[in-house]
Amino acid sequence: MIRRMLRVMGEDAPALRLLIALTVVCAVLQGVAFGLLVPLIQALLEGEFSRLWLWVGIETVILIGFGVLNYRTKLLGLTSSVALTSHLWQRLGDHISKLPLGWFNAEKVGSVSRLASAGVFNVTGFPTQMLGMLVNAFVTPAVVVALMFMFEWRLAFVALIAAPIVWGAYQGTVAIVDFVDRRTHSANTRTANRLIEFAQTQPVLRAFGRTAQGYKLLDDALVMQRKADNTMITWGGAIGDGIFRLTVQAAFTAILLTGIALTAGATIGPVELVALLILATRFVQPLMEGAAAGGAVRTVRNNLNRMDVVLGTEPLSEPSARVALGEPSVEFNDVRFGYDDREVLHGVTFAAAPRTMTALVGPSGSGKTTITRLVARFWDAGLGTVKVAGEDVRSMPVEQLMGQLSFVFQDVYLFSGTIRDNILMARPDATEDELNEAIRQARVDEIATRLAHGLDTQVGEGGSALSGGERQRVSIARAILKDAPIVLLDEATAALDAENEALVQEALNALTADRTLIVVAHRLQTIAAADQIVFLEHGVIVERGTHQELIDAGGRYADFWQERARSRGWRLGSKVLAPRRDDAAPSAYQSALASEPRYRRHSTRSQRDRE
Ligand SMILES: Nc1ncnc2c1ncn2[C@@H]1O[C@H](COP(=O)(O)OP(=O)(O)OP(=O)(O)O)[C@@H](O)[C@H]1O
Repeated sequence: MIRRMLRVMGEDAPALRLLIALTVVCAVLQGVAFGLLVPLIQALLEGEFSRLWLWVGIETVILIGFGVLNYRTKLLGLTSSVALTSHLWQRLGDHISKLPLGWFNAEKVGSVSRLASAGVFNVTGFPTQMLGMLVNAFVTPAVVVALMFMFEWRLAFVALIAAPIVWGAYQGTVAIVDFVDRRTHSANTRTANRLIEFAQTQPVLRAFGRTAQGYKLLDDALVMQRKADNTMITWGGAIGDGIFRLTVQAAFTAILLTGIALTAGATIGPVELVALLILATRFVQPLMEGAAAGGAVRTVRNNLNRMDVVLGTEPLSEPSARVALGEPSVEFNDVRFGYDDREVLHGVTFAAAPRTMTALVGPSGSGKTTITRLVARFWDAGLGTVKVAGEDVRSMPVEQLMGQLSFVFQDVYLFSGTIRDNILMARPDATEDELNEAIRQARVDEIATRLAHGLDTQVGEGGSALSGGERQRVSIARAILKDAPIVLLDEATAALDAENEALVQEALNALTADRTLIVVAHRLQTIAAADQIVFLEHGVIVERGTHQELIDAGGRYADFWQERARSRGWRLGSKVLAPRRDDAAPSAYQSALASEPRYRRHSTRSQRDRE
C-alpha cells in the first residue's frame, strides 16, 4: 500500500519516505523511553537516588528528542497529506480526461465523485493519522520486548509468544473491516445513485402518479444502506475491535501471571515485577491503538484499490502528432461494435461525402446513436475503421478529432454560469463580433432580449433555468461558434412548442449550412431532405440511397416511410407521397419541404437531381 502511495506521490515521494523513517525513529524512541522506565522505577523503589537522577536525565534527553522529532513528523505528515491529495486528484483527473466518453455513465460518475471526495480524503488521512498509529503499534512493542529481554527474558519470551497470536487477531479484525467496508461502499454508491435518479425523474414520476414507486426504490436503497452501516458498526467496530482487544488483554494477563509466578518462586523481586509490569502495559497500549488504525488502514487500501480500478481503465489510445486531414467526410468500413460483449453494429459500411447530409434512420435500438458516438470516439470500434476527414479516428490526437466535430445531442447539458459563458466555452478566444454572430444565427438573441440580464443570465445547474428549446439554441450557438466542419446531430424527438420549434430549426439551419451533417433523424421532412439515407435494422444497414431511390426500391425503407407518413396523415403513391385527398397536388414530402423548415439552406443532392 505504501509502495502505491509512493508511486502516486511522484516527485513528492521522498517526503513520504522521510515521514516513514521519522515515524519509525519516533516509535523506537518511544519504546526506549518506555524501556528505561524499568531501571528508573527500580532505582526509585530501592531509594537509589544517584542512579535515579542518572536515569531521569537520560529519560529526559530521550523524551525531548522524541518531542522534537514527533513535532517535525506531525508537520511533515500534514504537508505529505496535502501533497498526496493534490497528486491523487491530478492523477484521477488526468486519467479520467483520457477515458472514452462512453465510460461516463451515471453509476461511474456517482462512484468516481465519491472516490474523488470522500475516497481521496480517506487516503490522505493516512500520513497524518494512521501511519503513526500503525508504526507505533508494531515498532514500539517490538522495542519494549527487546528491552524486556535485557531485564527479564522469561517475561519477554511470553510477550514474544503472544505476538503471533495478537498479529492473527489483528489480521482477523482487518479482514472483517475489509468485508463490511466493501458492503458499505456499494450501499452508499447505490443510495447516491438512487437519490440522483429520484431527483432527476421527479417530473416523470409525478406525471405518471408513480412517486410511491420512486420512493420505494430510494427507500430500499436507504434500508440497505442502514443495514450495511449497522453491520459496519457491529462487525467492523464492536466485534472486530473487541476480539482484538480481548486478545491483547489475554497477552497482558499471561505476562502478568508469569511475572507473579516468577515473583512467587523468588526468581525476581517485587520491585522488578512492578517495573516490568509497567513496561508490559506500555507493550499493550500501542497495540490497542493499532487495532483502530488497522481497520482504518483497510478502508484506505480499499479506496486505493478503487482508484486503481479507475486508473486501470484503458484510456483512449491517441498519437501525439497531428495528421494532415482532407475534406470533412465521415466513413465507416465494416464496423463492428458491441456493448458488454453484445454486438450491436454488425459490419456497418457507409460514407458521408463532405458538405452533405446523411440521415441515419431506423427503428429504435437499431444502432443510429451508436454510430454517431463512434465518430466522436465515445468508444472505439471493435473491428473495422471509422474515418473522419480521410483518416482513422484513432490515428489523430483526440483534440484534433474534436476540432473537426460539433455535437448537438438531445440531452443538452449546460454548465452552471451565464449564457455567455456557456457559448464562449466552445472558443474562449472568440471576438465579441464572432460571439454576437453565433448568438444571432442560433437565435439566442431572441432569448437574451426577454431576460433581464440578457446574455449574463445564469442558466442554473445543468441549464435548468432555461426551457428545452432555449437550451438547445444555446448549445447550437456553442457549436456555431466552434465552427467545426462536421456536425453530429441527434434530432430531438420531444415536441417543442411551435414558436420554439421554428426558432430551433432556424438555428439548426445556420449550423448545418455547408457543413457535413450526420443526423439521427426522426422527422420525415429531415429524412426526406437528406442527401443520403442510411436505413438500419438490428445494427445492419439494410438500405442506403436517396429518399426517392429507396421509395422506388419499395423495400424496408418504403414500408417504414409509409407507416410513418400514414400516422401523420400522408400516404404513399406509386412513386412518391401524396396528400390523401388530392393526388394531383405536390407530393406530401415536397409540400413539407416547401412549407416546413429544413436543416439545409442550399438544395439537397436529391432536390438538385430533381431540378
Ligand atoms: N451504453 C449502453 N450500454 C449498453 N447497451 C447500449 C448502450 N447504449 C445503447 N445500447 C444498446 O445498443 C443498441 C443500439 O442502441 P442505439 O442507442 O444506438 O439505438 P438507436 O437506433 O439510436 O435507438 P433510438 O432511436 O431509440 O435512440 C440497443 O440495443 C441499445 O439497447
